[in-house]
Amino acid sequence: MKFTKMHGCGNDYVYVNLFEEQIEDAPALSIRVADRHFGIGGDGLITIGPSDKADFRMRIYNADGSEAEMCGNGIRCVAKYVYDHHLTNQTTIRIESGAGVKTLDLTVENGLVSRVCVDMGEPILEAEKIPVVAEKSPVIDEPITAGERDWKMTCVSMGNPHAVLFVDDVKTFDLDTYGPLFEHHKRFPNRTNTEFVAVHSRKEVSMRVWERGSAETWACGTGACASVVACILNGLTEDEVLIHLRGGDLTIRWDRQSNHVFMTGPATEVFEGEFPL
Ligand SMILES: N[C@@H](CCC[C@H](N)C(=O)O)C(=O)O
Repeated sequence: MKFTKMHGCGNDYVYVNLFEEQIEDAPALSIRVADRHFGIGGDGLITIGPSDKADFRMRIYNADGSEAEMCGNGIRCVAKYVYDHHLTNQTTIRIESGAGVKTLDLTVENGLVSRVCVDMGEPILEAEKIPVVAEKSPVIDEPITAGERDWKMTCVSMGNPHAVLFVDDVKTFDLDTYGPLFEHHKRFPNRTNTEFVAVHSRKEVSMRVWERGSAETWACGTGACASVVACILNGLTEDEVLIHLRGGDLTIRWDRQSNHVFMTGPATEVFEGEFPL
């Protein structure tokens, strides 16, 4: 099977072009290819194929084989893949995901895509749609206990579930201890992605993420969007924020007129190869 290894801010996936390749069991394949010792190495698997609703369709599988609805860093890489590999010559494209059809604007430099702006759509704040078990909806600055510690969380779905917690310092934060406790907390029936965010100013924050199904990743696009929405809902930042992730920076803007969140950032191809099925 031919594959392409790509990343957005260090959030790396194995990409397979379903116009050329066939996959029988994508969840099992994701577990195999994601393995950083015995596989290709990555945070999971993303397939690129035809769509009857948009120009292309992507599907995202986490490192544990679970299928997610959406991947913000992944969708930018899919856009780069289809343009750079001549599956389209359009610089505005529409990609179907499990969270609906997204529109993407591509920046092309020297014939290759360097940056992508994605219209990520409207954030979902209703507790039961995220889903999160809560007494009040929306869930903004609501108490939760995890690891014998009391926290305040804000919950947002960008098509996939996110819990956002504010911390003083992301670098020293004990993500390996607390990340799994939130992912498997009984208040998240579909598990959750969890973002730990430090606010530096009204325009700049840092975030580390524990992803559902993939543990710590170096960036999460949907998580960055959810984090900025949470910052704004808590009155901590303006509507456009530069967010520093472990593997790079994203600019997130919540356009309050349309209620859509826009994510802008890089997409990078690392190498191509063949993997025995
Ligand atoms: N890294 C992604 C999100 C991937 C899916 C997530 N782990 C989930 O299960 O919802 C991103 O960039 O958004």
